[in-house]
Amino acid sequence: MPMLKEPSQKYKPYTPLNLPDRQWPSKVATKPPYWLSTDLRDGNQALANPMTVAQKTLFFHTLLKCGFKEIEVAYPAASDTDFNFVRGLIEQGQVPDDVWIQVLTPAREDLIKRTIESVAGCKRAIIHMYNATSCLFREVVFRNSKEETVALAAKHTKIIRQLTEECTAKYGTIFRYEYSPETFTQTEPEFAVEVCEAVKAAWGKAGLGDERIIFNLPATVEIGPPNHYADQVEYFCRHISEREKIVVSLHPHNDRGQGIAAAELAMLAGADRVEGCLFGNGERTGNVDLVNLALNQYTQGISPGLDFSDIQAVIDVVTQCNDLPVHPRHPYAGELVFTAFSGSHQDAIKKGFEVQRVRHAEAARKGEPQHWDMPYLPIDPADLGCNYEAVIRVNAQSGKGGIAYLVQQHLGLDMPRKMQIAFYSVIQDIADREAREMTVEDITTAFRKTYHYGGSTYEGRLVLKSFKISSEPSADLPNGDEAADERRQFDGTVSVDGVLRVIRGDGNGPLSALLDALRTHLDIDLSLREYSEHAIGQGQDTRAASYVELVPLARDVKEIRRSAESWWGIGVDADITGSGLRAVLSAANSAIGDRELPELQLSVGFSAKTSQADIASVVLHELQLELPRRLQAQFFEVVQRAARETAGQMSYGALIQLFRETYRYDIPDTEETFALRGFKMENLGESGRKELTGEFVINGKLTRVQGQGNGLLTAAQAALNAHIDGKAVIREYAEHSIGKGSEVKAASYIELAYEADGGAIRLNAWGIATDTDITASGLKALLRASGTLDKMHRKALEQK
Ligand SMILES: CC(=O)SCCNC(=O)CCNC(=O)[C@H](O)C(C)(C)COP(=O)(O)OP(=O)(O)OC[C@H]1O[C@@H](n2cnc3c(N)ncnc32)[C@H](O)[C@@H]1OP(=O)(O)O
Ligand SMILES: CC(C)C(=O)C(=O)O
Repeated sequence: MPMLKEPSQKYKPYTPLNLPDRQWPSKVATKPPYWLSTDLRDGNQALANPMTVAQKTLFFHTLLKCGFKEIEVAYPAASDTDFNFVRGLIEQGQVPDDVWIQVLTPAREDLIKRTIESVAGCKRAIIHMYNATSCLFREVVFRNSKEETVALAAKHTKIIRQLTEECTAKYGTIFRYEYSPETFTQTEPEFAVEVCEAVKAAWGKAGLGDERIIFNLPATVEIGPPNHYADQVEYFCRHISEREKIVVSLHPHNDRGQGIAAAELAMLAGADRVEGCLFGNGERTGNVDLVNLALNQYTQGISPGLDFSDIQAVIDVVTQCNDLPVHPRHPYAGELVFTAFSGSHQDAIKKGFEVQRVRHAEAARKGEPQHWDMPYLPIDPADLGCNYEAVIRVNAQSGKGGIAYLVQQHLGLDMPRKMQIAFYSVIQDIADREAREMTVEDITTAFRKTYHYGGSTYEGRLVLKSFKISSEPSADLPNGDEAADERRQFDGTVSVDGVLRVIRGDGNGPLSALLDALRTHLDIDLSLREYSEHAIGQGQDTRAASYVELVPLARDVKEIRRSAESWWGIGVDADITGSGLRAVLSAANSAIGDRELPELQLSVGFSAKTSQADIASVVLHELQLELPRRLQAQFFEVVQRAARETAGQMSYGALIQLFRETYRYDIPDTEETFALRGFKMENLGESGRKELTGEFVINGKLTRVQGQGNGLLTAAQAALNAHIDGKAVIREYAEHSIGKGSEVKAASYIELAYEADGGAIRLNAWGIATDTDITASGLKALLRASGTLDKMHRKALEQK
């Protein structure tokens, strides 16, 4: 059947009350009402499968946790389940002393008796009686006149008075009385007042405080707009006598979807109390939603006296007991209500959080309140135990702001604006292609893949293993040139397609030095266009995050600016230089794509073009040794001398052999004239100084040694100096680990400067050693360097 063209032929408009001097429109809410939850009665009676005792008990305790002090627990005369549930609560002492349990009964003597029996022995109880008072109900349901309707209510009120007094005498239960003129909103306003006056007179003992009688004015069916309900409530409040002895209560239903508005306006109109259900369960379209009402007040700065700080726990219990879901868009509680999918909302929320953070810090500093003022978010999700994760969700409707917000929340990275735009298009492509929502996981994974960020799974073809930045004046610049001081050298070990390579470069700063190294060794030609950084975390755990934008190698700033092509990179490190270098490699990885890179030529001989870094790369590749820069230089000279003798030809095998022999690397201790046999180290008091005692082979003889120093190596050095002719000092020391896990060992490099014969003999030598113990590897390197010096000294003496 189609909808009517003329609905007026079927539906009569509601006739509003004429209340021209209404006061409520200019009132403002300043305090919460008394709350009564009728979930266990009105909510329960509306369920296809009413709750079991176990479910009701769980629900009851959830209501207590939320802070309800008045709870309508049942219609006890309706069923044994309801009656026994109430008895159980009382007999098992589950009702706290400050909580009123309320029970509903119709105006029927047998059912009233059973109802009062159900609460006998309880500390505090409210007996709630109702009969419908509207014309329709009088005529159709009760077939009663107005007088008979009044008489029914008054008569049964008297019965309740008598039975409750008997019960108090016997069990000490404190009673209050609530009367509902059911269908109040459809009842003639003056008649509703008349019935309630009769009930008040029949009760005969309405007083102040807890002795007030409760008149509950239900919108049993919501048939009019909320302002009309407010008018009716204001009319009632103004016409009922002894207003101070009355609690005016509301019981809105939601048939027109205006239950919340009706309750809020009727509270302005003078009501003191609201009955409703959590998340709006109840007959037909439900009772007014108490969570919604309470949180509306909360967001106006009024403490509602109810606690929903773990709203999900409440939702879980309510949905489980009612077997009804909470709609995803339900105010405050739906799973989507703190979620923004659209780009402009996300952008505004992200900006809102940023600005608010600053504003709150300033307010905290001044000791002022930190007000919540956020675009699109009327309440702080955290106040309801929700985190911000759900706030921004990403699909094809989303923008850069939301995506950047999620990256910031989940990876702690605050991308610069232009990088946000670049990453946005990455996500847009995926979201469009896959036509689905992008989860946080999707976004963070895409971020890691795009920028080769976050551990070995996402590593690119170029990975920084170790580096040293030095600021020795560049050889290319004349001494005294100021620019010489500003130049930086990058020396690093980089894994290139899984092969470790030593690369070196020179620039105005560490990043340009690395770019130079990439250009020199790997033919990767890039220039830096943008750089920014920020700290992540606080205190000892602070790390640095750096962001770079690289463009194809450009001649000047203009060309850099104009470049249409660019690649972004991100690096995080404990050290700001490290994070910047990593960011450069991150962007360089994107720039090279799968282009072939020049390989380290392991089979080609030494040539004039071979550089220190190439030699160091071979040593690194073959022996996993990351030679310090000065040692690279020294060995390079050794190689050059040797290559001269072989007309520039030297195989890589010969190169490694030369290295082993030069530094006596990997040669067993037994063949050594200087070697470590054992050692012990002690701290000397609180000074931090160390004492080393040990057994060293010195000049081929096992010797007991002892020495002190600021560190272990200086103590060992002192111990050794006592047994050799001249004096050696440690000029440079470096160490690194080789391998991983249980296979890991330490590599140590020591350069000793030696002086003998009153300065007539001055020598330098490196010692290299590895050991599973870092201290032992340091001592062995020291003794190796000493052994080399000893030989050099003898040779020098022979030459004299
Ligand atoms: C708006 C509300 O939500 S009010 C609460 C509604 N909740 C419930 O009804 C749930 C519990 N109810 C029940 O279990 C049952 O209805 C009972 C036990 C109360 C009564 O059951 P029954 O005696 O079988 O009567 P029935 O359910 O048919 O109720 C209708 C009768 O009660 C009368 N009645 C309805 N409301 C009231 C009332 N508030 N006071 C007195 N009588 C009433 C009707 O006029 C009708 O009387 P009639 O049989 O003389 O015509
Ligand atoms: C019993 C009354 C208060 C009721 O539930 C209603 O009118 O909806």
